[in-house]
Amino acid sequence: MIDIKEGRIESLLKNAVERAKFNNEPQIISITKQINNIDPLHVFESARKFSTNRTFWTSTADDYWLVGAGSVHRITASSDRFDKTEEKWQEILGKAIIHNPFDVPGTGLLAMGGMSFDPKGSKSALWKNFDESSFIIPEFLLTVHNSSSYFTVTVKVHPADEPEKLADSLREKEAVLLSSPDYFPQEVDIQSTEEIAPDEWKQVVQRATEEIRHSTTDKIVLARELRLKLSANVEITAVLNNLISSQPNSFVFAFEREGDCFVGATPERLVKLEQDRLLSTCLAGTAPRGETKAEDDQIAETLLHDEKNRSEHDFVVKMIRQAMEKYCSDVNIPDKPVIYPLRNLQHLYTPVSATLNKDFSIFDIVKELHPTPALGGVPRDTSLEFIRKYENVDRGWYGAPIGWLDSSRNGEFAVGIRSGLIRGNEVSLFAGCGVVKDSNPEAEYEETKIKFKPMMSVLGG
Ligand SMILES: C=C(O[C@H]1C=CC=C(C(=O)O)[C@@H]1O)C(=O)O
Ligand SMILES: [Mg+2]
Repeated sequence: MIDIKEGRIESLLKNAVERAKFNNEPQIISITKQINNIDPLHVFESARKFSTNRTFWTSTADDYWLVGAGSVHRITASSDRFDKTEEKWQEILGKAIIHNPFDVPGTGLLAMGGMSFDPKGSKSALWKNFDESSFIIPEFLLTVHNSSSYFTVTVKVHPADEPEKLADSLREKEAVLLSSPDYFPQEVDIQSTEEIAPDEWKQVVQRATEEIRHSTTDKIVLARELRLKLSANVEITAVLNNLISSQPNSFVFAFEREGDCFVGATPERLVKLEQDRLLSTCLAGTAPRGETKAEDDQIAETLLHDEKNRSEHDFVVKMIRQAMEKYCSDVNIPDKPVIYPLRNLQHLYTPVSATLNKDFSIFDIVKELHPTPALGGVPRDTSLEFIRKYENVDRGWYGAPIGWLDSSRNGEFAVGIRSGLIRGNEVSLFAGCGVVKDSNPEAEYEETKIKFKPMMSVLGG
């Protein structure tokens, strides 16, 4: 263990307590150190002993991992959620003591969380633990970047706290987290599967195509739900482990709220910010993978030139380009998409890079982009109206921005698709598809069926 100097934590905590006394209010302090490498999944599993609000985040194409456990502070908001969250985050940053000698994205004081797809959408009890917007500052944070591991402890100290006692209790929890769990969970079996109203859903797709032909709406993304019951409570760590090994080019994530967990492997980056360097992704238009290399190449070639899929994709590119031009300089977007291969399907993909202007934050971009036409439609307002009126799914956090941000203008948000909500032994999976004027309900139904596969297969289906 590469520890920080003996007594150093106590002295940092002591300073924080002094400041809490002086201001007569709680003081947030975060302390980061480098540690020996440890399996992030082990940390996530160990965190179960004291936290029902864990976060897991990795990009399977990069060596980048975040695990958050416990909650020092939760930033929630409903109306005006992007601006309010940004405002509250800035207020916290302005007052916090951050002891972080490392210039590594995702170390130090961090907020991780997400939001719902549409605060005005239909609500059921399903997502009751997931606020319209909810970001947690974790008590303990593991960051793995380029094969180095960092550990951040964040505490809210109060004027009456005793630094030595605090340090002891933090060390105890740290020991629990950083020791490997005695048992690594295994997947359980699916007992029953229930597709929610597939025939009605196809009728809604049909209705959407008619709406598109007869109005100024060009694209509407429609989602449906699949409910599973398992033989025992789902082991989140096992699900994550399977997603990591089976889903290349994806963000594997888990956002837990009071034990309920939103889990998935999404290929869709919304925005990545490293100081001013911004990346985004246009991902829409879908085909299955082939059985052989030749068949796969043939399907890819057809997808690249397929008019219906290209129109689904081009709506996304157009909208993201407009958004980037508003907030960024050096916007770079290729003219034509390429193929983005996943295990079960392939997408049309156009990468976006830009430089974010100094006056704007990652939340400005998230606010501008969400929902892109890959999840909402074109125009945004009329497509959302259609979804609210006809879709009949409580999307919750499905299809919405999920991610993290740190205190040094770094952060990343993905769109929460290829995902499901796990509540004990019950799972709700969600999948959607972009409906355009020449969509065929049966084909869209089949497309959503493939989109359920990544989650189905890791749940034992
Ligand atoms: C809405 C989903 O996918 C979107 C992202 C990529 C391709 C899509 C499509 O081709 O329809 C969708 O727009 C989903 O997976 O639930
Ligand atoms: Mg599609």
